[in-house]
Formats: sequence, C-alpha cells, structure tokens
Amino acid sequence: MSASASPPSTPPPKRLKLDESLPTNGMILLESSIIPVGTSSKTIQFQQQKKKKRRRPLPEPYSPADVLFRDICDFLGPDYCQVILESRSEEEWVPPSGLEIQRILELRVGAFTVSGESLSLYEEDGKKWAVVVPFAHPGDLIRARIYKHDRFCSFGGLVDIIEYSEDYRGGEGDRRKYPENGCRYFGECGGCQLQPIPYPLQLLHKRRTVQLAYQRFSGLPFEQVPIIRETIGSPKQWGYRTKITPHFDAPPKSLQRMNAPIVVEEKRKKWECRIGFERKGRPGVMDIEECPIATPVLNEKLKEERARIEQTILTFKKGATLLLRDSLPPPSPIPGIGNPYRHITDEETHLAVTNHRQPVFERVGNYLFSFTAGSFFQNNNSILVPLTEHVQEAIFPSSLPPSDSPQDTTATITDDSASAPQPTHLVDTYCGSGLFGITLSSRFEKVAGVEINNDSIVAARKNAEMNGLEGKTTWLCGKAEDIFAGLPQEGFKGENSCVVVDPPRKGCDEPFLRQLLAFAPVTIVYVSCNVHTQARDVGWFLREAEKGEHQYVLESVRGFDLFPQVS
Ligand SMILES: C[S@@+](CC[C@H](N)C(=O)[O-])C[C@H]1O[C@@H](n2cnc3c(N)ncnc32)[C@H](O)[C@@H]1O
Repeated sequence: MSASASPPSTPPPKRLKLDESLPTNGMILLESSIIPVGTSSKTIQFQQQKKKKRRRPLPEPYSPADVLFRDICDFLGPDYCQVILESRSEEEWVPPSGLEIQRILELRVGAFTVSGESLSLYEEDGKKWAVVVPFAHPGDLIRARIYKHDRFCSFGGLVDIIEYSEDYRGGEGDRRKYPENGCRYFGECGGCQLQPIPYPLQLLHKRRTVQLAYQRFSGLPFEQVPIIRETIGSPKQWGYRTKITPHFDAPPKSLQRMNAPIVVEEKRKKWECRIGFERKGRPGVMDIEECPIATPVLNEKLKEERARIEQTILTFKKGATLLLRDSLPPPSPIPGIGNPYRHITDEETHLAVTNHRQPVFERVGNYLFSFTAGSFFQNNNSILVPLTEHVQEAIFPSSLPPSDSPQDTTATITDDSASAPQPTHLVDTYCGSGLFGITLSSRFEKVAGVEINNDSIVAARKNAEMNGLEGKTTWLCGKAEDIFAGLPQEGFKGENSCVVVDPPRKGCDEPFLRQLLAFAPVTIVYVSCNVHTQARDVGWFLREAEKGEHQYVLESVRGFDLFPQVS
C-alpha cells in the first residue's frame, strides 16, 4: 500500500479542525454503498436507507480502536487490506465461515498489538483474517473461543495456552504460575496486560509504540522524525500507582428494599458485592482485594474501604467509584510565603486520602506539591524527577552526549535558526497544579502557567508560595488556547520563551496550535500521555511552521514509562 496515493484515512475528528492535516498512513478506509445495476430509483432509495442503517461506525481517529485497526492492517498486509477496502465490497466486515461465534480454535500467535493483545492469522479460501486474543504473546500456541466479529478481525477469549513462547517472555515461561512475579488477577482483570513480559521487553514494546505512532499519525516524512530514543523505565515497576479508583455496582432493587437483617443476609447470598475494576472482555466489576501496582498504603486502605462498603452496600441506590490517593502527611506548619518548603529527609511515611476535596501532599525532588485528591496529578511519583529533569535537559541541552540509559512521551521542537537564544521565560500550558513550571523554575527568570481547572490553578499558586516562588510565577485560569494574547504585557515574548505543552489525551485544539505558531517560542517541549494525538499535533505544527517565517525542527522524541505492566 503506498502512502502517496491515499486520501485522508478516517473521518475528521469532530472536535478538531485539523482534517486537512490528517495523515494518509497508506490506508484507505471507505464506507461502502453498492447499488445493484437495474433497480428502480425508488428501490435504490429504500436500499440506501437500509444500507445506511447497517453501516458500522468507524473508530474515532487516534482512539485505541483506530490504533488496533491499523495494527490489524499491518499484520494482514497493508496491500491486501487496501485492495479489499478499495473494492467497496464490504468483505472486510464478513468473517470467514469457519469462525462461528462460540467456536474454539487453535491458533499460533503471530504478533502483538500496541494495546498488548495477541494477533493470530486465520486463513480460509484465500481470505486472511485476524483473531485478537488477550493475555497471549507472539509464538504462543493457544486455544481461543470466538465471541465477536469486527472489521478484518474476530475477538476471542483465551481458553488456554498449549505452548508458551519462551522468546517473547525472555525465557521466563508462564509468569502467571509464579504469583510473586505478578498479580493474582492477571488473565481476568482488564489492566496490566504486559505483566508476563520482562521489564526490558516492556520498554522495547513502548518504544515501538512511539515509533508506530509517528509513522502512522504524524504525516511527517521519514527524515523529519529523529530516531526514537530508548524509553526511560520507571524506578518502581510495582507499588508505584499513587491513585486508584475501584468501583462497585448497586445491589438489585429487590435487595435495596429489604430491611429485616436476617432476610437480607439470606438474600445477599444470591448477590455478591464486588469492588474492583473492569473484567477483560466481559461486562461487570471484578472483585479485587489488592492491586500490586498501587502503593502499599493504598492497598491497606482498600481493605478498610471494602469493609465499609460491604457493611453499607444495601443503602446504595446507584453504583459508585471510590477514590484512594497516596499522600504525605500534611507538614506542620504548612509552608507558605515567608516560610518556604525546605526538603530535609527522604524518610517519609504515607497515608491514603479518600475525600475528593481533601488536600494531598506529594514531593517531587526538592519541591513540595499539594492539590485536592480529586484533581489531576501524575500517578507515578517515582518517575517524576527523571521526567522533569529530561524536560529541562531538552530545553537546555548540556554538553554531555544524550544518555541512552535506561509513557509519557516528550517531543522537543526547537526554532531552527542557529542564533536562537537560550529562553529566560517559561510558559507551562495545561499546567495542572504547576508540576513543570515549578520544578523547572530555577532555570528561568519568569514562569507563567495556564490551566482550565480553577482548583488546579488555586493549587498551582499555593504550590508556588509553598516553594518560595511567588515572585517569579503567574498562574492563569483559562483555556490554553487564549493564553498567548496576555503574555507580552508580562514580558513573555516568543524570542525569550520556552513553552511546555502537556494536554489531556485528546491532544491540542487547532486554536491553541495556531497561537503557539504565532507566539513562535524558542523551544517547545510537548509532553503527552497519548503519543498518537501527540504525533498528529507535532506533524501539523511542523508542516504549518514550514509555511511561515519560523522554521522548527523536531529534535528528539522519547517515551517515559509512567505505567509499568500497563500497555
Ligand atoms: C495531562 S494534565 C497535565 C497537568 C500538569 N502538566 C501535570 O503534569 O501535572 C492536562 C491538564 O490540562 C487541563 N486542560 C484540559 N483542557 C484544557 C484547555 N483547553 N486549556 C487549558 N488546560 C486544559 C486539565 O485540567 C489538566 O490539568
């Protein structure tokens, strides 16, 4: 399949107006409407209406389903898929006859998807089809039960693994047999699909994800994308997650009406109160007593919360989600203006906070942060110092060669002119409670942060005060898209500024990217928890910049593994 011949591959995203920049990625996704020759116009109309009803929704661009579709096309062969898609025969929706629902079949796994599922090839009368099965790896011989069909693929549940591929697991065999190496819920819980894979291979998998994202979604020519650097591993690979949100369903109405305790006990036996996470491939909550990627204090608190909910479950009319957040104890006195935080010891006790409005305290290097438990903060504290140091290094490269020692992805884009000066001002867009603005502040004369959530802005201001930075920082509540107009009055100009961009998963809006272009900062560091939308935005930005007076180069791209065991 050649990339050059293809029109935009998927319908334009509703929110973004970046349609002209959607990469072609060498794939054509067509919705088919075949009209048989010789039918009357009335019949045609009727059939078109019928057809419309049968149309299957295409995945939202850059969504996990879109990424999976691209994985499947790569696996079956892009040319093979393109021929079928161009034929408008809708063959891509018709599974081979041998793949009936509920059929159990034996498969040799051929590939691994970005989202951590196995792909096996099923061939029948020259037709190629993919079978997607979780919890298995390339080289494994598996048995799977088919439960659903989709475009070019069917989904199956794993029945068992007949032969394990030692290669993919780095010679560690079936790690599920050794619970001390992982989680007792693996194989059922919807999280942590990567855990049977040794950590160095997980990092390779994540690096490949970044490579594929830039190939598929940036629309940039090969030579404009630097070699994707090694993914930086998390110092903690278990017990790192500082926030978990287990949930539970409400009891059936018949039980809610019960108020005689003995009868309730009788009835309750028929209904189990489950508190936990989603099951893989099946509806309903899975009961989880502990989550080994969560910090120890959260697992302790989970026991207490479980007991509390089990006692009171009949009072719940609706299901609910619990919040458990790891925190340092509130310092006494709370640091502030005239009394800034000074980091003294790494010996820290932790506690768990469950109230959304309660303040949480977290330390990143020598800085202390506080924010309400329900608001955004990165979920893996152990990697935040390496991540923020990397962002600093990307803005002020040292003379040392870049270290390739041991996922958020950071992409550094710099003004291509040789005379570009070192920035003295930092604009932290999508700043949350000020993580980048505060941890990088020592290298700048002035820092401005902007954020849409007022709670986070209040927290960012307090955090600046706690760390003695109130004099050099400005925190603005508003849309990142509106920030640049107000900056020149504060002394922020493109030629003295660096911009950190850290948007939510959906990426940046076009108005934001246009203002960023017009502001023309010396350096941009784009941190993202969704490399697919990051690649799209970076590609769009570089192409647009080429048309103007400020040319930019994409200097480096690298992943940080914020979620070990998770794909
Ligand atoms: C991935 S978080 C990053 C937060 C912060 N940089 C950090 O690392 O803690 C994205 C943040 O963008 C904010 N946000 C979402 N849409 C926004 C918009 N249009 N303008 C400004 N901020 C926005 C969210 O409230 C959230 O705090």
